[in-house]
Amino acid sequence: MKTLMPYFKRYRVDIWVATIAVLLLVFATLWQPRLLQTIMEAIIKNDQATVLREGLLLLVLAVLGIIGGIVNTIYSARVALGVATDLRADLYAKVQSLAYADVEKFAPSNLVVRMTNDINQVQQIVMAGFQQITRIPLLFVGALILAVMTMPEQWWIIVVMMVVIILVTLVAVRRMTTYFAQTQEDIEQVNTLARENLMGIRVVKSFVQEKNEIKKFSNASDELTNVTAKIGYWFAVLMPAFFLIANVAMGVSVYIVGQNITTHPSYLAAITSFISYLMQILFAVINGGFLMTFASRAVISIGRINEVMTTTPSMTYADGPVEQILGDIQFDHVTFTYPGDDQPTLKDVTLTIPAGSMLGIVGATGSGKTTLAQLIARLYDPDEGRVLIGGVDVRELPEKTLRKTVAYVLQRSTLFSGTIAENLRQVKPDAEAQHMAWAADIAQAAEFIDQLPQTYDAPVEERSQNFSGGQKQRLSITRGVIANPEILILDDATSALDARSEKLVQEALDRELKTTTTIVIAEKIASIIRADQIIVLDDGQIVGHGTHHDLLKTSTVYQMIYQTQKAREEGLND
Ligand SMILES: Nc1ncnc2c1ncn2[C@@H]1O[C@H](COP(=O)(O)OP(=O)(O)OP(=O)(O)O)[C@@H](O)[C@H]1O
Repeated sequence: MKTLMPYFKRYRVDIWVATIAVLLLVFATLWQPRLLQTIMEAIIKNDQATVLREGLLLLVLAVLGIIGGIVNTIYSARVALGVATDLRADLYAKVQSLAYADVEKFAPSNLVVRMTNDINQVQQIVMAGFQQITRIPLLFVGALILAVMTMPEQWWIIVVMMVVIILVTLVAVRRMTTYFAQTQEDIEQVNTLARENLMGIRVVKSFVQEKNEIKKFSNASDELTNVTAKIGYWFAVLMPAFFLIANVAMGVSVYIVGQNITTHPSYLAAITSFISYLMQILFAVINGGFLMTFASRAVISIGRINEVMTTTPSMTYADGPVEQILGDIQFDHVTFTYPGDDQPTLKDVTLTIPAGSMLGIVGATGSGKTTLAQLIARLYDPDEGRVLIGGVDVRELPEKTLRKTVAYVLQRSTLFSGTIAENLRQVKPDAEAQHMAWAADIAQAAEFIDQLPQTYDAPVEERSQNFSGGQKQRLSITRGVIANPEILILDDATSALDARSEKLVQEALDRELKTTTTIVIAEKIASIIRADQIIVLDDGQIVGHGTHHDLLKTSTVYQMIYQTQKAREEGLND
């Protein structure tokens, strides 16, 4: 609740209107049986004038009640929608402020459920809350007092009915709370499976894995259905149970009145009013039960939202203006272990990369090449040692300075849905046509962008599926170079390019980004052969260092990689 309080403040006026409307509704609801009783007494006494007067009043009250109900629903919905929208925006902003490692720890699909399903739960409870939170206790207490006032000798029927109903409700709520928690977990599981399957649909299809995937998905989906069905069963049993209890209570009171009707004829009018109040008490309890189950579900959701909101980003940035810094990089005895791993992925790496030079990184899969690059972009911080850019520890650089200085192009490039121009403007907001053309020329992307009917305004669909692997990589390189960064990291970023295009990209980079420090991670030695220095990584350590020619003499690992690739190429040429 503490989490939601600040959000309610913004909707003070709407909350007041909703509350006043509910008071009107409660007043009208409680007064109607009283009026009905007066009318019935007047009918018995054949007092037409009273029947007419009180009948009109009853009509007015009914209309007021309806107006109160409608206004309350509209304003409760306004508060609920507003709170949910604001909370979603803040949660999204919070997720953006988290470090890469924090997002990985939560898992992206889990965060998606929190931003959608959990926020919906909050919206529902806020809506139900403003409709019911004042209505239930007022109706309950009001109807109870008026029922006792109407037939004081039958107070015990109400007490017995209440005790039984409350006991049944408590048992149901306890069971359902466990099922609600389970539902959230199952929704997450279904989401994760659906996301993985759809993102990897090509792999699924090419390995004819549809049946396995369907089985995995239906298992998770069945689990969710089972839990949801259990909640449904409880609701299905609860309603008839409540009505059975109320009907028994009414039956008993009618029986007692029937026994005494000859001595107390006024009981005939009173019993209708009494039964109405009994029903109002019952509805107050039923709604209270619903509100409690909703609330127990929402409490779990609020807890999950709060968990994200109160996460302190594991990485903070120094304050300060955006600065122009040099692109020289230093690794000073850097050791790094992934969160949760017990073995370091990088071990005591020391390396100097002068500004404007090119570094090539080779090594077996899993040797730590990407990890090393990620430390330059400060996606993670080292456990020991320092990474310096322009002589400054990256931990002391303002985020904007770092992002402006380092451009990181990945093998599996992520382009955002929108247009090509919008993707490029994410990196350089003031990018004009000539800047885009310049960058696209370097990345050898201009040739296909110019063929598109809308050129740079061509749409990029979700997951950029309207472009081929090679086109996606070229667009990513375009985005990487457009702001002319001091440091450019190409992490296997040309793997989908043919040899000719890759060579043209390399030549353009040398020609156009002369002062940029370029770090190229590549499987193929041909991609880094011209680098000023090359490092060979093995199990997180630098096991070879020098130019291509140095390494051919000094590094057995490098020689092996080179010979294998050469033999493969010769084999292909034969
Ligand atoms: N987010 C992560 N959490 C835990 N371990 C990770 C994570 N990312 C990578 N690793 C592990 O760290 C090691 C190095 O991974 P890294 O991606 O740096 O290797 P790489 O040399 O770039 O491999 P490749 O050539 O296959 O891309 C691997 O053993 C990998 O399993």
